[in-house]
Amino acid sequence: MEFKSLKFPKEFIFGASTAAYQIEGGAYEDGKGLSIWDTFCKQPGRILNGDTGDEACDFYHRYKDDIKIMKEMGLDSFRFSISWPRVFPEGTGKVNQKGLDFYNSLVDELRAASIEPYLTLNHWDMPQSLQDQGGWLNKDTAKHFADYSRFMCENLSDRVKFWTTHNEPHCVASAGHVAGIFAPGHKDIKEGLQVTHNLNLAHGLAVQAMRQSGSAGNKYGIVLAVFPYYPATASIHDHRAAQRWDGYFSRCFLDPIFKGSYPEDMVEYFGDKFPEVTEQELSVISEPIDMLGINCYFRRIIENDPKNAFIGGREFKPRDAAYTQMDWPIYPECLFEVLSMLDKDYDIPELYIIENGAAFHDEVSPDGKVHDARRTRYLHAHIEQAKRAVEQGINLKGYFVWSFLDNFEWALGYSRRFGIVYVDYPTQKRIVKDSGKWYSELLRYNQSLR
Ligand SMILES: OC[C@@H]1[C@@H](O)[C@H](O)[C@@H](O)c2nc(CNc3ccccc3)cn21
Repeated sequence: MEFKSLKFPKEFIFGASTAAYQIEGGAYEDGKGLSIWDTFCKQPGRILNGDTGDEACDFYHRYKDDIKIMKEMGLDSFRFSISWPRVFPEGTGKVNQKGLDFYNSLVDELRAASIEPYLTLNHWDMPQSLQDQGGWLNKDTAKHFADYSRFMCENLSDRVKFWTTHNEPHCVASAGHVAGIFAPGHKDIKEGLQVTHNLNLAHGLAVQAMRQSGSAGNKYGIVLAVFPYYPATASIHDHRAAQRWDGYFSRCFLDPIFKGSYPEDMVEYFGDKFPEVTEQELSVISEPIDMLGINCYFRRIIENDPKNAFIGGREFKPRDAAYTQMDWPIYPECLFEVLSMLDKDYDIPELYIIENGAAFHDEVSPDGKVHDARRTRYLHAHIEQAKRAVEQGINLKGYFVWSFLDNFEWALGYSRRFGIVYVDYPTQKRIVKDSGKWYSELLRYNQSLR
């Protein structure tokens, strides 16, 4: 496929993203402690088909072969997360040396393959033992997270330069503590808002801790899901609903981190459910960061819905749009619009698209290949929007596709495939999909211009 319209600056990096609980497996192996997702998956009815991350893609054992695929594909960078309980089985205290050995080896193998590691410290799999002490509702957990982050930085930052604290903290707070569809499965608005604040605090404490101990030149940041929010109609009620969704899901993280204060409209809207916040805590949360990772897959069209007790709205699904298997509307301009908003409204040194991709029903054809043309079209259209942002002078430094491998899709188990590499779970065989081959050609084209 012609790539001239997808020519990027030579320092622009292309990667692929994953997360520990979704790919590693080895959930009970080599001294790893329980995570809240290990526990959650065992609760009947929580996960479609009763799926768990017990084995997942068996990346814990197969990472060397997977890195060979990454190298053949030409990835510049690989984003992964650390399973906190694999290194600290109790969340604090005694280190599981085999857990640390795994991540040291993973990083060594990536660097040997000239692939830049891009690390996330919390992609939702909190140690169960800390959950037993209140989890993110307990502010002590923020301190434990900072200690864990410092430790990982001390051990890996000679080879890992990109460090992000949380992946999508809003998901932990809202899906995990308000909607109850993610671990730990709580349903309490006030709790969800307190967790929102405590996650922001944990982020700031971790950045401060890593900055004290990490190598010079490290870049610290966070990964947030940021979408364009549209009102379903011109009605003021839908406009206000869309503003509330943007207010909570985006600005209750962006504003304290980059502006040192929570959005006033959100503090007002949530009233006495909003947590107590001190100036000292806001000072910690707004510890300057070097980069912001963005997860953006689609735009969210919101209509007013007073029955939604949390945020007073619901997603509207226009009939004239095309949808992925997640029932997410396909709207490639979402990347350009989000990047433009961030560039206009915030002072962010560097931006990375850390997750963008699509789930479609994939199957292995009789020729043994996976002809996922829809995913290739999705990636092409969205990467074009990333290019558009770069051409506008927005400081976008990289694009990572979600995901490198088909993997465990949280409450939907293995029913959704996002990978550019197909995983046949019964055999753990990998098949590079047509979209993976296309992505590789794109990377090779850009590398040839460097
Ligand atoms: O669902 C695909 C991925 C998921 O596997 C990753 O672990 C997670 O980081 C992730 N975030 C999004 C986008 N976030 C989102 C938030 C609210 C509603 C819908 C999507 C998609 N994904």
